[in-house]
This record gives sequence, C-alpha cells and structure tokens, in this order.
Amino acid sequence: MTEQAAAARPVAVWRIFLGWARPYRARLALGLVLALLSAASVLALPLATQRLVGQVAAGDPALGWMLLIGGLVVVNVVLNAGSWFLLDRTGVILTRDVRRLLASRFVRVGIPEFDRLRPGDLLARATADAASADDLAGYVLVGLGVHIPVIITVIVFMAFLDLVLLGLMLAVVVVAFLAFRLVAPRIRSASMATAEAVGTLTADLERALGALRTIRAFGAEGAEEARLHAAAEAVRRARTRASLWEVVSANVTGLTYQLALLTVLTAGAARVATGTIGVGVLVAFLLYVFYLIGPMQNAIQALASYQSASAGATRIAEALDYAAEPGYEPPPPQTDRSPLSVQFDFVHFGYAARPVLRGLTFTAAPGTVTALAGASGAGKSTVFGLIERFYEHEDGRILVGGRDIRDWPLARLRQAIGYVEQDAPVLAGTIRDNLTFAAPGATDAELAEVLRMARLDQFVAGLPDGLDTTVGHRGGTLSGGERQRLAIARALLRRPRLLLLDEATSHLDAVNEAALRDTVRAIARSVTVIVVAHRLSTVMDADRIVVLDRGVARAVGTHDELRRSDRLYADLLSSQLGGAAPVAPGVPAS
Ligand SMILES: Nc1ncnc2c1ncn2[C@@H]1O[C@H](COP(=O)(O)OP(=O)(O)OP(=O)(O)O)[C@@H](O)[C@H]1O
Repeated sequence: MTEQAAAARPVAVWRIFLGWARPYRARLALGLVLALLSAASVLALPLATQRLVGQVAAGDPALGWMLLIGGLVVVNVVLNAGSWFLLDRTGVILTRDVRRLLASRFVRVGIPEFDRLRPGDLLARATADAASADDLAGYVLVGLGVHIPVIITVIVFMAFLDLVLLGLMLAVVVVAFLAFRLVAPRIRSASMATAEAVGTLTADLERALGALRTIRAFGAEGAEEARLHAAAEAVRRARTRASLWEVVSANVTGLTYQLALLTVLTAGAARVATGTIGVGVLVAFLLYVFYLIGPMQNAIQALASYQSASAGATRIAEALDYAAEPGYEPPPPQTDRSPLSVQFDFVHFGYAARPVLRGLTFTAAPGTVTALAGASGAGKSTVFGLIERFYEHEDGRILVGGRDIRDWPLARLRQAIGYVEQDAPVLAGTIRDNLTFAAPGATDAELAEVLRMARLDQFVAGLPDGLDTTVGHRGGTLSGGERQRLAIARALLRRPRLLLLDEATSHLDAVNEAALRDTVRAIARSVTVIVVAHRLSTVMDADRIVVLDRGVARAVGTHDELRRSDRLYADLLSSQLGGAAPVAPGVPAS
C-alpha cells in the first residue's frame, strides 16, 4: 500500500486495531476506566483546593480538606499505576499476537506471492512495525480515550467557574488544534516513509549477510557497504522528517500552554481587580489550566503517535493480506505407502505470462525412476514446483496416483512427497533438527536408517556431538555434498510415496554418487522417484528419461535409446562426458 493510501484510511487503521484488540477488550476497558477514575481524582483537586483556600482565608479549621486532598493524591497515584500497568501489559500481549499472526501468514504465504517479496522487509514488519500495536494500545488509546474526556470535563468545570476566561482560553486552544490538523498528515506520511525505509534497510542487510562469502570472494564489500549506507541514510532522512513534524506538533502544544496561561492570568487578574470574580475562582481556574495542559499535551502527543502507529498498522495489515495457500489442515498419518504414479497431460505453465511449459506430456510409472533432462532453463525444476503445487498450472492435467492434482487436499499431497530442492536448503540448528522438523516423532533408529541410506551415517558418527551438532546458518558448516545428503535423508524420513530429487547428486563425488544411485534404485522399489539431473551420468540407469526442450517433452526413452535416437540428448551427453555419442542418421536435430 502506498503512503497516500495509508494516509487516506485512518478509520481502517482503527478497524484493524480493534480487530486485534477484540479478545482483550475487557482488559482495555478496565485500564481505561482506571485511567478515567485517576483523572477524575485529579480533577476534584482544584475544587477541594478552592475550598481549602476559602477556609484558610476565613481562619476556619481546614484539616478535613487537607486530608481529603492528600487522599485524592494517593488514590490518583494508585489508579494511575494500575491502569498504566494493565494497558502496557495488554499492549505487549497485542504485539505478541500481531507477531504470531504475521508469522502464521509468512509460513503459509503462496510461493508466487513470496517470489515478489523481500524477506528482509517481512522481518521489519514482524519486528519494528508490529510494535505499533503496543503504541496503539498504550499512548493512543489512553491519549484519546482518557485525555479527551478529561479535557471535556475540565472545560465543563471551568465553565462553572467563569465563562469569559473559558472563552478566551478556548480561542487559543482551537487555533492550536487547527495548526495540528495541518501537521498530522505530514507526520503520518513521514512515518510511513520511515517504516518503508527500515524495511528496505532490513532487506538489504538480509541480502548482504545471506551472501557474505560471495561478497568477500568478489571483493564487493565496498559496493554492498555503499548500498547499506545509502539505505541507512534513507531511514535517517525519513525519520528526520517525521521527527521535525513531531517537534512542530509538540511545540505548538507548548506554545498553546504558554499563551493560554498568560491569557487567563492577565484577563483573570483584570476580572479580580474589577471584583467580577474572587481570588479563589481565579486560583481554581488557573489550577484547571494546569490540569488541562497535561491531558492536552498528551492528547496531541497521542494523535501524533497515532500517525506513526497507523503507518506500522497499515504495513501489518498489508502483510496479513498476502495471498496464502488454501486452508492447510494437518493431515492424519499416512497409512497408504504404495508408490504413486505421476502423469502430465499437455501441461501449460508460465511465470508472469512468460511461458515455460507448453504442453508437457510424460508419465512416471509407480515404483520406477524417471529422469528429467534438458538444457538449463528448460523447465525441469518447474515440473517439481507444479507437482508440489507451489504454482498452479494453467492448462492441461496433472495426475498424481491417478487423481487430478487439484482434487488432492494440499497437505495430503505434500505428505506423500519427499522433495529435495536444487539448493538442498538446510536450516540453522542441529542435524537432528534438520531431519526431524518434517517428521517430529521420528525415533533415533529411524534417523540412523535414513542417514545410512543417504550415506551420511559415517560422517555424523565422526562428529563430536553426532546428531546434535549445529550446522550454522543455512548449513554453512557442511560441505555441499553433506548438505544434499542431509536433505535426501530428511526427504526419506517422511517415508514418501513419491520422491522428487532436484539435481540431488550434483555435489557428490564419484564414490558417493554411485552409492546414492544404488540407494535410489533400492528405494525406487517402494517409492516413485523423479530426478532432475544435469549430469546425465547420474541418470543413465533411470527407467525412463524425459528430454525437455522449449517446454515440451521432445523425447522419452532409456539412456541407450535416447543416446541413439535423440540429437539433443546425444549433444548433452557428449558435452558432459566428452566425445560424440553415436546418433542414428535422420533423428531430429536439437
Ligand atoms: N520463480 C520464478 N519466477 C519467474 N521465472 C522463473 C521462476 N523460476 C524459474 N523461472 C524461469 O523459468 C524457466 C525454467 O526454470 P527452471 O528452474 O524450471 O529450469 P531448469 O530446467 O530446472 O533449469 P536448471 O537446470 O538450470 O536448474 C527459466 O527461464 C527461469 O528463469
């Protein structure tokens, strides 16, 4: 959402906040009532003081009034502390809830939506922006919910004391309020710009820290540093603009205070001199001016805080609107373990209208190994993205286990699939965490079994902390091959019915590659395996190889068949293994 859109929708911001606050409305209401009672106890003070002054002036005993005033002060402090604590605590709880809502949305956001987002900006929304819930519950709610009623009450009391003094004072206050109305939108748009700039800074930090080794290797520290410095400068600029307008607003309030006091003092003294009002009335009126100024400053401050909190709330609301995947009920445990077939029938798909698959057709029979081959960018990984339903195909049909992929409950579909991504992502944490995050109930015996299958058992046995060894950010302390084998072990732990390996062997040495090929062969008896491999050496013994070219399957067959009959396959083979492969005359050219 743009700054302007945010600025245009203050009512929407309140609606958002009240939605978050709904479960805590009793607490918030109690906090407000305590704050109101505390304010009321203060308001009684000038009247009591007026009486006390009267008693003392008349030489009458004043102990009762003194005790009453002391009591009111104590009551005020206790009520004030109670409401402060309650509202603060509720603000902290609300912030937690908002962070939870965001976290839930972020882990379920649709992959096409996620492709266009910047993870760092999401971090800023869940940290800095989420704190706006606290501000709205604290400053803003008290500022508006308590101070405005107090201001109205004080004005009513003042009206009883002297209407002329009140009229003069209100004239000053109205001018101040009109001035604030000019400043408020500027605070709001500067706050929105600050929040956006913090989002960009966090995104840039995430980008740099996520690729620190590459940055060092390419000597790009200077360029990245400049980018981060510029992002920090953009935050400074936006924040300075916001704080400038906040200062203007605070000083308008301060000036109003001085002017109001001077006006009341001067006009009040004149009215006392002419005998229109008594000294007691002037003293009481002046005390009310003092009591009015605090709430007025707070109310104006609250309006200013509201402007910045609404920027945060708007960004949170925007994030909560990111398209999520459809309802994701955790599925019951999988009982059917039979291998699943996969069938693509004239499947069309493109990213943002850029066609990638243009009528792809192939079949992977249950319990077989099917390899996808083809040049870089041919759409091999995209096939996996469609089987996992990260993206929806546009035309044609995809059947998994004979059932249209769109008829599968999403969670059940994914439960049946083991997926090893191209970059074999490993999460920060221990080896055990990485294995069990998708299979929390797995026993040590099951872990040992999948580690053995992925040829990682000896490596883990040699680590000082074994399964409990930490692997660093994105598994940075592991080798590429170890990361891939860990990802394979993790996929196997789910006991999938369909295993998708995206270039899963590209980082392995010859010995481990051969060993893993045997493992894949062995598990393919009970699991359907589809493997994407650039290195054709890893898929030579696949049951079927599908050669992808410009979005279609140009040829399907075994290694021996394709080697002889398909020019593109033969070209790929010769470029990888060296030496031209024999191709029968008359086969289609690549
Ligand atoms: N998330 C995405 N958004 C937009 N375009 C994408 C996205 N992912 C891939 N592409 C594009 O789609 C095409 C196919 O990509 P894909 O990753 O499926 O190819 P591939 O055959 O697996 O390539 P490689 O063997 O190099 O991994 C490429 O041109 C790529 O640039």
